[in-house]
This record gives sequence, C-alpha cells and structure tokens, in this order.
Amino acid sequence: AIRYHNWEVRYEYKSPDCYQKLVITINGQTPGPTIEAQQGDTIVVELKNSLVTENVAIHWHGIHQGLTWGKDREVVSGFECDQRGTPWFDGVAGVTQCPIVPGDTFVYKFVVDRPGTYLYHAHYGLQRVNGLFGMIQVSLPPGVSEPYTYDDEKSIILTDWYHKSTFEQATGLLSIPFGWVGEPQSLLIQGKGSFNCSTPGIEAKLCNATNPECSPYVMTVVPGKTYKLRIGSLTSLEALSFEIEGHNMTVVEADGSNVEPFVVKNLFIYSGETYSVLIKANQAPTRNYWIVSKVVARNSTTPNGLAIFNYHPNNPTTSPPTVPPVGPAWNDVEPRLAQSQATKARQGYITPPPEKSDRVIVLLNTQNKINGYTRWSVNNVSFNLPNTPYLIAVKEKLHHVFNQSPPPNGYDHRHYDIFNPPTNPNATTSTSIYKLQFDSTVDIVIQNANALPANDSETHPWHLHGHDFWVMGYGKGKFNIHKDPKKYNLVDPILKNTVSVQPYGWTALRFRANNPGVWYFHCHIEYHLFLGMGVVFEEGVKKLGKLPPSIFGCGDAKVSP
Ligand SMILES: O=C1O[C@H]([C@@H](O)CO)C(O)=C1O
Repeated sequence: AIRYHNWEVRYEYKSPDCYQKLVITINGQTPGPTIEAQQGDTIVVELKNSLVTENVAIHWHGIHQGLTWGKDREVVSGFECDQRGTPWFDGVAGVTQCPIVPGDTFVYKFVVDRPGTYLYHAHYGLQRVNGLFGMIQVSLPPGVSEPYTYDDEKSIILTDWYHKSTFEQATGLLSIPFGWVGEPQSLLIQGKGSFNCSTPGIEAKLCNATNPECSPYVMTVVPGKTYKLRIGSLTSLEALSFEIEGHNMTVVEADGSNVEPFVVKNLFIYSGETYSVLIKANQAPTRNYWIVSKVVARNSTTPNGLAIFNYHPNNPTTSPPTVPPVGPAWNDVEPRLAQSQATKARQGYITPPPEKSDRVIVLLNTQNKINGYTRWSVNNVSFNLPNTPYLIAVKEKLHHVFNQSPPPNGYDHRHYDIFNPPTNPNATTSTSIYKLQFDSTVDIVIQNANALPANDSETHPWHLHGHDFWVMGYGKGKFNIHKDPKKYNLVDPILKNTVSVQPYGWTALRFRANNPGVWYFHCHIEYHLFLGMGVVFEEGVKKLGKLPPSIFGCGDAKVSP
C-alpha cells in the first residue's frame, strides 16, 4: 500500500515543559505525527517548509532506503519505480540532498522493507533539538505474527529539552571561548515535561505550571493485560534510564531486530535507539505508578522526567502515592554495558554475520582544539559538510567540491594514550570520505578516549545510515586488534543501526557495504555531530541510475544534468 502524508513544518510557540518557547512542529505537533505502515508499504511524505528563514531536511532513521530482499538485487534507473533503493531520500542535507528551502515542497518516497520501530527527525543544523521528530512503526503483513504476544500496543519518544534557542546554542558552540550548551532544563516523555516555574530568573509570563500542554503524559492500562511499548530516544545530549515503577520490562526488539528476550527493571536507551518492551499490568490496580526517565552517563542537574502509568479506571491525573524510583547511579557503567551485552538476536531470527571482514577501520573519538575552536574529531579529522551533497558530487564526478584524499583508516595506537589528554596538535577539519568497496564486509571499531577536560571520557551513541550492522563486541580500554577480534560474537549478534560506546571503551561493528549510496555514520548527540563527530561512507554510487532532479539546487549542483 502507499501511505500518503502531507506535512507542513513551521515554528510555533509551545510549552512542552510549561516554559514557552519557539519549537518546530509538523502540522502543529511535536512530536510529529506517527507514521504507521506495514512491511513492504511505500511511504510518501509531501513536506512543505514553512520555516520562513530556514532550510530543512528529514532523515528516516533506521530505514535502509535500499531493498534488501532478494540476493541479486539489480539497481536500475528510473526513480519512479518502487522496487529499488532510494538513497537520495535518506534526508541528510549535504550528504544525500540539497536542503529544502523556505516555501518549497519536497516529496520523500521510500519503501519500508522491514518490520519494527524506527524514527524520523530533522537532519539540518540543530533543528532536531527544536522538536522536529517522530516515530515510524512498521507492522508485519497480515497472517505473520511476532514471536511474542501482547494485548495492546503503546509508544513513546523520550527527549531532553532546552530553553535557549538553537541559534544561541550554535553561536556558543562556534565561538572562542567555547560556549557549551550545558545540561538540558527538562526531560520530556512523549513531548511532555515539567519545569519548575518558580526557578529564580524565570519570567512568570513565560512559564505557567497549570498550562495543559505540560500536564504529565498518561499511559492508561487495563489491569492484567500485557502491553508492547515501543520506546525511542531522540535526546540532543543525554543517555537515559527509563523505568516504570514496580513493573519489569521484557526487551523484545532493538532498532527493528527481534531480541532474545531478557528482563530489566530499568532500560538504558541512547539517542537514536529504539526498543520494544513487554509490560504486564500486574501490580495493585487501585493506584497509579510513576513512569521515570533519568539522565545517566553525565553528572547532570536535569530533573527526572515523570509521566503517569494509569491503571484503568483510576483517575488518570492522580499522582501516584509514592516517591518516584531514584533509578541507577549516573556514573555506573557496568549495568549499561551488561544491558548492551545482553542484547542479542532472538533464536530463530538470527542472521549470522560473515565470519571475516575485508577491511577494518578504527575510529578514535577525540575532542580537540582546532585554531582555538573546540571540535570533536575522528582520527584527528573533524568533519565538515560540503555545499554540494556527496551523493551528487560522487555520481556527477564533481571532484572539486570535496577533499578527494581518503581520511585515515585508524590512528597511531602505539603512541596514543586514550586515558591522558594529549593536545592533538595535528587535528584538522576536512570534507574527505571513506570509499568502501561495493559488497565488501567492513569492520568498524569505535574507540573512545579522553575529552579535553582531564579525567573525562563521554558516552557516544553512533548511528549508521543506510544499513544495520552486527554488534560484534564491546570492550574497556584500548582496543587490541590482535586479541579483541577473537572475542567477537559470531553466533548471535544483534543487528542495529545505533550503538553506544562507553567512556574509555570501544565497540566493534560489522556490516556489508551492499547499499549503493552515500551514508553518514556519526555520533547521535546533536551537538557533537554539529562539532564534527562523524564520517561518511560511499559505496556503489556508480551503480545508481539517474538521480531525481528534486535533490539538486545547491552548491555546484544547481540543476539536474
Ligand atoms: O562537547 C562537549 O563539550 C563539553 C565539555 O567537554 C567542554 O566544555 C561537554 O561536556 C561536551 O559533551
């Protein structure tokens, strides 16, 4: 089926956490409308940019934009045809398309070829921070059922929320001295939070604690029933712990893959990840319970996000009689690593990875000063987008629009102490990209190191466009290229599109470069990406037919040839 959506994107005043500010809405909503579809459906989104002074582009997070069924898939020309990849609709301004200028309408059209929980969000500047995002839910075709049962389904998006405008944030991040955005003012659960309006310095007319826009989100359940809850995180900065007071959760899905079920009291979720959990409403039905979202991995001042788990027929607005659970310690890496390691492909749904890879790329994450500016770098290269999208530049052989020499395949691990902040005097900014041999198997090892402040290494969630990767392993300290690959999980690794890398730790991934296109791979912390924490992979662009004219219109790609 074709699922048609007509969206208008614009700025509006909203008070998601009681504090009024300009946010970006889709058809008046943030989070935007949920896209519901069945496996194999074609999604058409006709998007009108009514932002007046800003471009826009929307990324369909977790959607491959390539048809992965059938082994000998032929990529043919003619972009009207559905039975092929659509790498030009991945929605990244500067990578796969020119941005959509104010007043313009752009049509995204792509197939959702796998069931599961996915997301969509702005991929232009810092717009995601302003609320331009939503969820994509792809169900199985009729007659096919999931390997678990439940009575009903719910979904929520978790975010963090800032009061400063993204313009002010961007100005700080691009200044000397560096103006860091700091910790968010609140955490939102499905677009609702609660900032304390009596905080000193808050203008009374901008903050109204009784505004219905910031009444807590309520999830109503019927006693005894089991619910599938889809959870996505699109935080700008924070890693979260999510918990429903007194209720265990059974994890069954991660980033669209079936998970060998395991039970948690709290779920750790990083920006860009999605999970489905099963929850049984099996507690005393005479009261409501707290739903809590809490910052982990940073020593944050942000108060917990709260929502209400409402047992029908209790009053949905009645606060639970208890103090909300405090959740795990922010700095305890062990339970987070344990959850990541417990997340394996479900028996009967395992796609084993190739046993060997053709190429290994080690990516060292560092925070650097470049010409006095604070940046994030990968192998000492801080990434900048060119004015002409890579997809067009590669396909049309516009070699001058980006640096043609490849970025480094690794870093000098013998002479780099990941625990002590070296000055990284050689870091540069660059537009260069990794060219992958088509259909080769690629291993990526992401290595975290010190940030600029001493004794400080952060958690980074890395997201790959256009593919799922097998999560081969996680480790502490410096990755050892001789010993660590021997411990890779070749049996039942999960396929994901976003993965966490813990402080001073590493994460190893494997994927097949079999989707013709140009694909971003980056830290999903919006501010880190903004400061250069990403790379781009190109594979098989030669195989693509004519690019659709609608993605042209910027840089040296003004019109379709
Ligand atoms: O990118 C970042 O910058 C700050 C800090 O490292 C420097 O102020 C921080 O916590 C980040 O995540």
